[in-house]
This record gives sequence, C-alpha cells and structure tokens, in this order.
Amino acid sequence: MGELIAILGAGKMGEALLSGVLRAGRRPSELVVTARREERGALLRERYGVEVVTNAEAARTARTLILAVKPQDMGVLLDELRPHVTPDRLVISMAAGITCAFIEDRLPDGVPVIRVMSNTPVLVDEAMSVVSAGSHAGEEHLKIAEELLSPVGKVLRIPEALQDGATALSGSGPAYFYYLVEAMVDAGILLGMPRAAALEMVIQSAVGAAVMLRDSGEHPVMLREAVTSPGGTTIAAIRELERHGVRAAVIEAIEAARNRGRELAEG
Ligand SMILES: NC(=O)C1=CN([C@@H]2O[C@H](COP(=O)(O)OP(=O)(O)OC[C@H]3O[C@@H](n4cnc5c(N)ncnc54)[C@H](OP(=O)(O)O)[C@@H]3O)[C@@H](O)[C@H]2O)C=CC1
Ligand SMILES: O=C(O)[C@@H]1CCC=N1
Repeated sequence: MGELIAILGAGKMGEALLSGVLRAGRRPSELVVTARREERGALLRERYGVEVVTNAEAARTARTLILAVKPQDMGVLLDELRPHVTPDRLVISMAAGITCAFIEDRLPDGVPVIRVMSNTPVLVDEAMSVVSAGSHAGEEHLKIAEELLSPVGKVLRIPEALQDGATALSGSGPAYFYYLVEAMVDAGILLGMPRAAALEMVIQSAVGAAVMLRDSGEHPVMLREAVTSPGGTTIAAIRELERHGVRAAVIEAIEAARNRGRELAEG
C-alpha cells in the first residue's frame, strides 16, 4: 500500500492542496486524485502529472484519504468508500460542517478520522488550517495531517466543538477581506479615482496592514490607534463605521456562518 495519498473530489480546495503538497517536495507518483467529471480528471493529470483513479481504487490503494468534496456530496462519497476502507488508513476531511462522527458512522468501525478546516491561501502557502481528531484518531494521525498541511501555511489543533466557529472565522475569512477590499475600491470610485489606481492603493494598504499585523507583535487596537490622529481623517471614518454598526454586523455575520456550518451535515 505504501504511503500513497489520495485526494478525493479534487476541486478548488483539493487542487490547491495538491499543488501545495507537490510544491513541498512530494512526487506526483506519491499522490492520486479522483474527480466526478472526466474532463476535470484529465485537466489534473495534465497539470500535475498525477494519476486519476476511481474513489474505490483510491480507497483500496492509498494510506491517507483526503476528502475534498462539498458537504452535500459527502454521504454519497462515503457510501462508495465504505466497502474498501480499513482501520489501517487515515481519512482526512476538509468539508465544512461535516463532523468526524458523521464520517465514522458511515465507515467501518475503527477508521481514524481527522477533520480539517483550511482556506484558499493554501494556493500561496499562507493557509490557516485547523485540525481536530475523531474518536479513533490519535497523536500519530494528527501528526500526519499537520505534516501535510504545514508546508502550505499555519496549522493549529483545536477541539472539534470549535470547528464550525473556525470555518466561519478562518475558512471563510479570506472572503470577508476581499469583500472589504471591493467596498473600499467602490469608495475610491466615488471619490473619482481611476479603478486600477484605487485597486492598487487598497491592495497595498491591505498587504501592508497584514504584514504589520503578523510581524509587529502589536495588538490590532494599537496599530489602528497609531493611524488615528486626534481631530484627523481616520476618526471621521471610524465614526461612520460605528454609526452603521459595522462591528456588530461582522460579529453577527460570522455567527451566521458558524450556524450555517452546523446545518450542513444535515444536508
Ligand atoms: N472554497 C473554500 O474556500 C473552502 C472550502 N472548504 C471545503 O472544501 C470542500 C470543497 O470545496 P471546494 O473545493 O470549494 O468545492 P469544489 O466544488 O470546487 O470541489 C469539490 C469537487 O468534488 C467533486 N466531486 C463531488 N462528488 C464527487 C465524487 N463522488 N467523487 C469524486 N469527485 C466528486 C466535484 O465535482 P464537480 O466538479 O463535478 O462538481 C468538485 O470538483 C467543501 O467541503 C468545502 O466545505 C474548506 C475551506 C475553504
Ligand atoms: O463557503 C463555504 O461553505 C466554504 C467553507 C469555508 C469556506 N468556504
């Protein structure tokens, strides 16, 4: 069986992880992928030189099975895998909302399951991934998941009870920042900036702020205070953000994402 890794349902996240694992030095022969559509499989084979197999074949041959289908497709996939998976394999799920128990209930008894929530910056080796162990998974399984994910970003262990919260915070997190960038560019347009110039100003401000957040060791409040001059321009903007309840909207939006995650396992 070797140490073959299979990515089942290699769509956006599966492909992102595949490319990251290859960048980290694994050979294409150490990986196989599965796809629902033939042309998707052909594209992955051509782009990465990996073999495309059926789900059943992946389950029979790979030591680690990474499930990267949508939560809604997980039940069907697990039904396909059940006859072929044995407890000497490791199943890693990347799906939002799907609990380890949901997977354990649909596979033979004793199969170790790790639940992961990552995010699209996997593509640039800046992912935030959080991992939790199911009831048959232990330290050695968490280590395998961490070893796979750490070349493509940061990895944190969390209790599974916090996974839906992490999905809302860091899984979806990049989307909130892109949304803010869109809104700021719109503001630039309103102020008469050319679109390309507005986009460049906003993106570079976002990159600068992100690097300072990561590297300065300062709390975000301190960094914002340093920008906010007494009687100046920034406080005029902050007053409007507060008046429109942006902080409360962010808190409620992320709570809604957490709640949606809880619904997803129900189909
Ligand atoms: N996008 C994101 O930012 C994040 C997504 N996730 C999670 O990752 C998972 C994948 O999301 P994402 O990559 O966006 O979705 P995609 O739809 O891009 O990828 C899922 C892929 O699985 C394929 N598929 C579905 N059923 C099967 C099957 N039975 N056998 C083989 N392949 C199958 C789909 O085929 P087809 O192309 O025909 O639909 C598709 O290519 C989800 O569970 C999501 O919750 C987690 C973190 C972030
Ligand atoms: O929107 C979603 O459901 C997925 C999970 C986290 C990010 N994208």
